Amino acid sequence: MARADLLLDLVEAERRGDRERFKVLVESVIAEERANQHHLLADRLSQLITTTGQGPVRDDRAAAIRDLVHEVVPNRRLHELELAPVPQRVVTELIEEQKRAELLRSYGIEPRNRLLLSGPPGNGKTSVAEAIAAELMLPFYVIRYEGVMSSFLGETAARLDNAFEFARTRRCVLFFDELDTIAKERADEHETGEIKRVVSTLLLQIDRLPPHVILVGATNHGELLDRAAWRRFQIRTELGAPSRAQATRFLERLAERLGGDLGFAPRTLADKLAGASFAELEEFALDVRRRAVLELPDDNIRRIVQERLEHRRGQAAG
Ligand SMILES: Nc1ncnc2c1ncn2[C@@H]1O[C@H](COP(=O)(O)OP(=O)(O)OP(=O)(O)O)[C@@H](O)[C@H]1O
Repeated sequence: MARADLLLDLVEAERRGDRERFKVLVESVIAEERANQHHLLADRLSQLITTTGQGPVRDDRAAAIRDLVHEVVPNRRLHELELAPVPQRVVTELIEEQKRAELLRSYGIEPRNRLLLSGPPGNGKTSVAEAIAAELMLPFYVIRYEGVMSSFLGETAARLDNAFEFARTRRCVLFFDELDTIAKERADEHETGEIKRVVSTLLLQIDRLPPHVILVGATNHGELLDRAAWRRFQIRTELGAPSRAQATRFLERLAERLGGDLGFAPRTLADKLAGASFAELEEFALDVRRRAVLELPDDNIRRIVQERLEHRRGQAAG
């Protein structure tokens, strides 16, 4: 938002006594100042809106946040990933909307900021979230469930609140892997009151999330996800196992990157490894190259691949 508009909105919110709107606007100022490396000012403003006149912010707050949110340096780029046309398009659109948020805002429209990725393990959910952070040059924060989940009644919801409060004043990508662990369907009769409270907190926080925080949720079990949580995501897309063509391209790129052949033409190997995830294909190729480098000259590589394929078949059968 342009500075003049922001100031006007701030004064207007204050005049109307709209505390919620006022806080959202100050949070966007904080995020902007942080992005401009004005950390002292950002921290001071953050303290002013998070303390409610009941005393200073506790010194151990930063340490507590570290238990809830883990910062990962985002290295993966979007062009390095092999994505089907639909996920490729929606993720590219989200990035563009965020990059050109000012233009959208000048038309009174906010960029989208809530993306749900579903699909079987090892097909790029974490990688896509990380690539979004890298493309937008934003910090990448991963929720740590071991820190958020507490056995004390009511504590999990409070910790979740804290994690969101932390993220709200930063331009960042906030990543919830295995979202279904905390956003389980509330209608499930086996679920306790506690999980219902946690899901309600999550929904409330998602609703209050400013557009400069990009929320990415990932789940292997979309069907287990609370429907209201599922609906909160403006973009929902599936990252499935690779098709034959995708697996072939991925193996071609891997062979090039690993600087050696993989025993078979990528297309043949893709057929032999049909059904494998991207992560499994990558692990297979790395394993073959590792043995090839350490053990044998390249002309015996096919034997290594055959052994590995038999081992894989044995594991699948067992
Ligand atoms: N679509 C893809 N394109 C390129 N590489 C991929 C892709 N998907 C997965 N990989 C490779 O597999 C590894 C594991 O993938 P990633 O952690 O992103 O999967 P995930 O879907 O988040 O899995 P999980 O559900 O187990 O968390 C990545 O580090 C990456 O090297």
